[in-house]
Amino acid sequence: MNYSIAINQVSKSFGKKVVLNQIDLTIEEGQIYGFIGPSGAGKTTLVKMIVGMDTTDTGTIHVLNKKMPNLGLLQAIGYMAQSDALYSELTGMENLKFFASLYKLNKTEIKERISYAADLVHLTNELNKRVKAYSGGMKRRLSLAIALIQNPKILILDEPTVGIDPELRLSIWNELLRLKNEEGKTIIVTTHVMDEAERCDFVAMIRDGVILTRGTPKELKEQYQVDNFDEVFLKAGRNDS
Ligand SMILES: Nc1ncnc2c1ncn2[C@@H]1O[C@H](COP(=O)(O)OP(=O)(O)OP(=O)(O)O)[C@@H](O)[C@H]1O
Repeated sequence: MNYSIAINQVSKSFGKKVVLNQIDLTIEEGQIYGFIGPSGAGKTTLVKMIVGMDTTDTGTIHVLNKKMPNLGLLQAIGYMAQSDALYSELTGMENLKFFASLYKLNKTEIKERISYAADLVHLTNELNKRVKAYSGGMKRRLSLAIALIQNPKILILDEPTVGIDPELRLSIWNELLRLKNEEGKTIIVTTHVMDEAERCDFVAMIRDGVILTRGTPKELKEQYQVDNFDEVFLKAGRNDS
């Protein structure tokens, strides 16, 4: 079977600390996959290796059947990091234009993509301001717009909705669902927000560098005999202690 993302026996340590321990995970095209787990569990480390920003110690990661890291996949993967990587002296528009220029897009596409992405995150009227004058939430929104700029097949979003108000959070999620349903995008989201985890097709609960459990939100609620996801999270943590 062809997977969008195939993670095979991946381990990673920093110094003596084992941060990920023999992770196996496959993600099919057109799925939204949520990574949840406590702070320090290893989610960001895993995500960075999927994007190709970091390398595994052992094991392999394939994205679109190509072994990572692979520079040829830059256009195919949109990544929103946990900390914003923006040019603060430039305006929002200049940031979007700069990142769009890194990809194979013609002038018309650049214009259309900037307009789409800025509109999605409700920044259209703020694009002429310098980023240093943006609030934390506005910077997150600009980072999300940048992750979408090249119309990537795969979106990897590390806590995309932190600092974003509930109304915009809902519209961003509606758009993620539309991107999945209508455009077949594959999306990975790390989150601490349990109602976001419920919107994913599959969820992997990561703790201490291992996947404690995985499945659809419904399966996990049944497995732990609870009716909301906060309780899944708490019980999964407890059962293993
Ligand atoms: N470059 C690094 N050097 C040393 N240790 C690191 C490095 N990057 C991450 N770590 C450590 O690896 C562990 C996992 O970190 P990671 O950022 O992957 O967790 P996380 O699950 O994403 O947490 P959070 O939910 O807080 O973002 C932590 O103990 C962290 O301190």
